[in-house]
Amino acid sequence: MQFVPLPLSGAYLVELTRHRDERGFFARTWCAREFAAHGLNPRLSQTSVSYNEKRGTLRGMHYQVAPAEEAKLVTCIAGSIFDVIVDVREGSPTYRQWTSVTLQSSPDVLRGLYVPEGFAHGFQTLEDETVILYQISEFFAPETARGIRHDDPALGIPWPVHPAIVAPKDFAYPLLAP
Ligand SMILES: Cc1cn([C@H]2C[C@H](O)[C@@H](COP(=O)(O)OP(=O)(O)O[C@H]3O[C@@H](C)C(=O)[C@@H](O)[C@H]3O)O2)c(=O)[nH]c1=O
Repeated sequence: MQFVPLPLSGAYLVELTRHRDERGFFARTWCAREFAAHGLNPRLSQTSVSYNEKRGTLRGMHYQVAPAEEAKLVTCIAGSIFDVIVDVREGSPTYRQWTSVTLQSSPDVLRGLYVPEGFAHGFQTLEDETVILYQISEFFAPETARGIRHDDPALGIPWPVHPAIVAPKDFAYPLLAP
């Protein structure tokens, strides 16, 4: 695994090492020891998957607050996504800043986005039949789940596919406080 720091402190692109042979490849998608050695949260409480039928599907922007703040590794295991995190830690020097990466599943590239605690996360699919794997430090806690609007004009995130397919509940979130 290679840990490539992103512009927002604590966030990483995790390049998964592919062991190739004539059958294809094998790659470790989580390693508590390597995470701890690089200062990432090594706790793994749950693994979840989301299947997205259509290109343009947009989920987010979601995060969890204390006492169930979560860190997670987001990996695209089929298709591809435009993946975004926003720093929602009030008082952080990068509060309200966002960054994006493209995640994809191909024989040549396999990488994950490490989303630290205190960051909202969302993505838009760039292809039909896109599958996302989450490896999450905390258990799901609906009472501490929060969200912000993916289309907050103050953030101005350039979602690439129009129109986006968005669940009504994701339109109900507030704008991020100034
Ligand atoms: C997130 C989550 C949902 N659920 C349930 C609740 C609900 O009935 C159903 C669908 O949940 P949601 O609509 O919240 O799913 P979704 O909108 O895909 O939520 C996900 O969005 C992306 C952007 C993330 O970063 C994830 O951490 C997660 O928040 O699954 C769980 O059982 N465990 C979980 O960890």
